[in-house]
Amino acid sequence: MAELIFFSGTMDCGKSTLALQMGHNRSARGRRGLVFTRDDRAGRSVLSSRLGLSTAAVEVTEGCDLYAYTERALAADPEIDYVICDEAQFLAPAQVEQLASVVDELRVDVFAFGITTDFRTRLFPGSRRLIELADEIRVMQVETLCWCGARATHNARTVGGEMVVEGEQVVVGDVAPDAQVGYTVLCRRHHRARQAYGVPTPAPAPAAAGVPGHTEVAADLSR
Ligand SMILES: Nc1ncnc2c1ncn2[C@@H]1O[C@H](COP(=O)(O)OP(=O)(O)O)[C@@H](O)[C@H]1O
Ligand SMILES: Cc1cn([C@H]2C[C@H](O)[C@@H](COP(=O)(O)O)O2)c(=O)[nH]c1=O
Repeated sequence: MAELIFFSGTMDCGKSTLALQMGHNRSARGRRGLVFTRDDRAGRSVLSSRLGLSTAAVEVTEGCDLYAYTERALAADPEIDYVICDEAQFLAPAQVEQLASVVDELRVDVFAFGITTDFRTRLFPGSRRLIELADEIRVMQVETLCWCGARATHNARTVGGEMVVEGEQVVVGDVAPDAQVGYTVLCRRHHRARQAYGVPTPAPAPAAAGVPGHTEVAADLSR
């Protein structure tokens, strides 16, 4: 049975990389699908990962009907059996409903990737609708870390290096503290404290003699 799955996590946790991998693994087995995105950092009509990979994608615009688009694509190529949608937080709620119709009426799997909350810790409307409608929500496995070492659960925006909690919900950008408008990921405690930067906890002391530490194990394996 086709499913609508929402893969979510903070910025920079590997969502686009996973989207590319899922597309690659399917197309390597001759399966055919559509790739949608909206406002990727790298530009229009591209789905890009910070690891350097990218693929062509259909740019979703404000009035784009994702159900009608998929239905037309299926008429031309009945083998299409999956849809990947990156930056799904930017979809309008109606477009998420169209993706649910793609699953239920066209029986095509939809894999949506996106952040849930904005720099103010508020849900994006598209993510809210995905949480409401998805068959499954998968929290990304690769953890991002706050500067303190705790798991990062929230996204923060910096303007001129200062953390802000007011402004437009959508400003396309990257995790870059030096950018005029940039982002960073934080644990809830430091998001609430508005501390985008701090002194990281020192790394644990080296392992006691006779107990191999990380570096020593790596050295052993290379012999
Ligand atoms: N130089 C690097 N070496 C290894 N991994 C990297 C490197 N640069 C980025 N990454 C990985 O890529 C992830 C970001 O991938 P990306 O798919 O662009 O994230 P997202 O779409 O969630 O914002 C980082 O969390 C990190 O795991
Ligand atoms: C928190 C937050 C993010 N954005 C933008 C910034 C990026 O362009 C994307 C997230 O991309 P990623 O692949 O997950 O890194 O969203 C925004 O517009 N508003 C925000 O509050």
